Amino acid sequence: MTHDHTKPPSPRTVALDCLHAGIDAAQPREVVRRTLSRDGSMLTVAGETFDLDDFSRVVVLGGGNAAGEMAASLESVLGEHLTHGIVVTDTPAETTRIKVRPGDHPLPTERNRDAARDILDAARDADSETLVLAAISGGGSALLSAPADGISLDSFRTVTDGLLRSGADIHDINTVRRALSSVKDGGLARAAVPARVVGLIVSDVIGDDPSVVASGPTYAGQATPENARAVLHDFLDAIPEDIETTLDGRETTAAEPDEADAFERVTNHVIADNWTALNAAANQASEHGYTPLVLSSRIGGEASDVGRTHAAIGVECLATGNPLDPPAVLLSGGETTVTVDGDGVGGPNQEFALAATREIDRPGIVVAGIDTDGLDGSTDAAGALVDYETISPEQQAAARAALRNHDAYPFLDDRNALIETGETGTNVNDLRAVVIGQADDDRDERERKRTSDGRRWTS
Ligand SMILES: O=C(O)[C@H](O)CO
Repeated sequence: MTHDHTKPPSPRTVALDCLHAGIDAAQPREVVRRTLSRDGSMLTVAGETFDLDDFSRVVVLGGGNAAGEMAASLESVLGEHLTHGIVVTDTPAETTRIKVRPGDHPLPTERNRDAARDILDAARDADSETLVLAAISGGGSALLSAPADGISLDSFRTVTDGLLRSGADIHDINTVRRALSSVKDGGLARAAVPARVVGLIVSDVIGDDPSVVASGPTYAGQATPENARAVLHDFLDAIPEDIETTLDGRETTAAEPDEADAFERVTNHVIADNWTALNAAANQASEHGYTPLVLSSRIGGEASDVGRTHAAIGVECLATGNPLDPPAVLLSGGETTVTVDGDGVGGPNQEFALAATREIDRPGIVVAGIDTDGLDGSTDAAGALVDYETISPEQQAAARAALRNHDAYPFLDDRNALIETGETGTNVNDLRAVVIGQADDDRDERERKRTSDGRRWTS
């Protein structure tokens, strides 16, 4: 990125640079480089140290959007100590010893299921002298799909699709997925026992709960049929019979006492999360001469509400200098949802941006949001970037209709407002930037007065 340093870059440039900096910092190669190192046979993993000579085999298993790139990076760190591995991902990567199996996202497919079964078989093959490094990332719930005995892939897919469209958040969705799968809820680690298992987690969930990221393949015992049933009844009109029957027939899938002992040889490390992207974006903003403020990494809720709120805070900054004097960049992360009805095309970050246009009542503000995996909703766009120019006053009614019909993609595409990154090979949740350019000297006098008793207004 080269810029003319005589004047600060435009809000548009700053927004895009911040978002790209966030994605770059969360790239698995970067993350593995920062958190894993090897000196001879001594491997350090996020503070834990292993002598690889103590193990007869070192195996990499896992799944998720970032699992391919994680596998490639682990291969180069482990060198000749690596025995073999299998991961499943929708973002292929070049590897030599680890098989990277192609899979689909966000819905489970036959090839996902077949890869998950092979990964479970490889885990069962491990013994007490095996070190299993589990590469786990967002997207893993769909990619590592091994429905539990008695549940068909079709039913698992139907329920996943229904929940994804229902507005349920990822904690609720994965409460169901954990209870219906033999690889989730610690299933991968359980299969590898008595091996030493180290979960390396790139988190795309708010709060980084390891039982929620990819539904916790290496994190034991959070699933209960009661909780799963409650979510299904809350969000779906109909539940496939084989799923009802399987849940009814189960007491609980939580770890048995002897399993709890086995999990003593399992540790989990979150090696990247939403803050990885937020911090990099904030640094990028500072480098451009804009003051950064991270609002929160935990913002969820309906995407269009979040879009309007973010834009309103940006307008406040420009109008009154609160909570920050421009030039400034407000950043946030987390994961918004869309309660879909109809068959429009779009995604949460596109709805976030489109709804923001309703509040942007003046030039100088850019609002942008992306899913860091590069695929927002079920579209090929990462998200969208909007400003005052994106929608003319005459187009407001059409914009409202696009929002109402959850059809943001074509509307934003027609206005060149989509951000396209392609699949990024990582996933640390959503990243949003509200960029507020330098305030004009002729800022509205009435608004100055309105804030004249505020603590931040000094002119
Ligand atoms: O795969 C999943 O479950 C989601 O991406 C959250 O990690």
